[in-house]
Amino acid sequence: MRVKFRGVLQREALLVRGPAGWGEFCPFPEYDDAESAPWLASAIEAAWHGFPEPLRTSVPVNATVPAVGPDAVEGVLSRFGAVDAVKVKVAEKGQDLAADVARVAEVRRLLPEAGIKVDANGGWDVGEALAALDALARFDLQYVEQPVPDIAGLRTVRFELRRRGHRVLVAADESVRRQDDPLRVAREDAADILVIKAPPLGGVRRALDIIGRAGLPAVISSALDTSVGIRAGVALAAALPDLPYACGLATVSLMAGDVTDAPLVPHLGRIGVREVEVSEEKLHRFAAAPDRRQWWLERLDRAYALLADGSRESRG
Ligand SMILES: O=C(O)CCC(=O)C1=CC=C[C@@H](O)[C@@H]1C(=O)O
Ligand SMILES: [Mg+2]
Repeated sequence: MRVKFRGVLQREALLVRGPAGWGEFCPFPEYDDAESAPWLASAIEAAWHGFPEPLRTSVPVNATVPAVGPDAVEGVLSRFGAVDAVKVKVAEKGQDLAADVARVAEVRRLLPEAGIKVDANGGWDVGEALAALDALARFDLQYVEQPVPDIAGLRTVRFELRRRGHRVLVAADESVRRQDDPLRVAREDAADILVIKAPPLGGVRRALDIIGRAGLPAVISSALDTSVGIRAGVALAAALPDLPYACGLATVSLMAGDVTDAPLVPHLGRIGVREVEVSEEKLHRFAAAPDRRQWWLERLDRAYALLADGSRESRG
């Protein structure tokens, strides 16, 4: 990474090659095997089955601003080129509301017309979320992503924001992708928008099915993957009948390296739907140390065993 994101400066991924192309298996290192298994299903879909037919040739994307100080905002934004939507990280551990307000204010100053959303990654409680959204209201936010960690809290924040007359919508991210039941948020009326990442939901087709059943607008976002994984997110966004918001798929711009000579980065706020050519030279240059490679291969084996058990069970 060029700057810290999710508290990390280094991202690891395992790439697999199959008859349909490359797939990416990149659950975050702290995820256990059960949580990692759908990420492998997503990699297998990409590499063995390919993607459903796209309904558009490119998808709109937002710039993503990590929890940096206001002085660093312009530099971060410059890596995304011209965009008309920005997602700003807020509620970072060890920072206060004043830091969030200063960061969002700087984005608004630089891009007076942009659609701005904030992502708290569940870092607030209900009272903190409402206080923060009162303070951020003057920046005319589109939506707040995962203001609080739990579904009941999301619902309370959503209803209270409306009662206070705020226009900002509530989006659920972790409450969809880290829940046993990704449809609970929709059933409980706890969000206006779903933020959807293909890998934790088991791939593009499964994500399309969940979005269809949820009946809420979806924003497709990255898992901080290389261009190979981003390709799956682009395929998902391109296959959705409705795509009302810019997607969080421009995160390769936050990275110092990639596995292709032609990264899936935005041009004029959009990423084109196209295949990703993996560079052997880059694979070699960014190859993990032997002990990390072994750790990932063992993780792959365990995730695969869980998927195989699951499909044996569902066949009865
Ligand atoms: O949505 C975006 O603009 C970029 C992607 C992004 O923010 C994330 C990617 C991967 C892990 C997450 O912590 C984070 C998110 O919470 O949405
Ligand atoms: Mg999020």
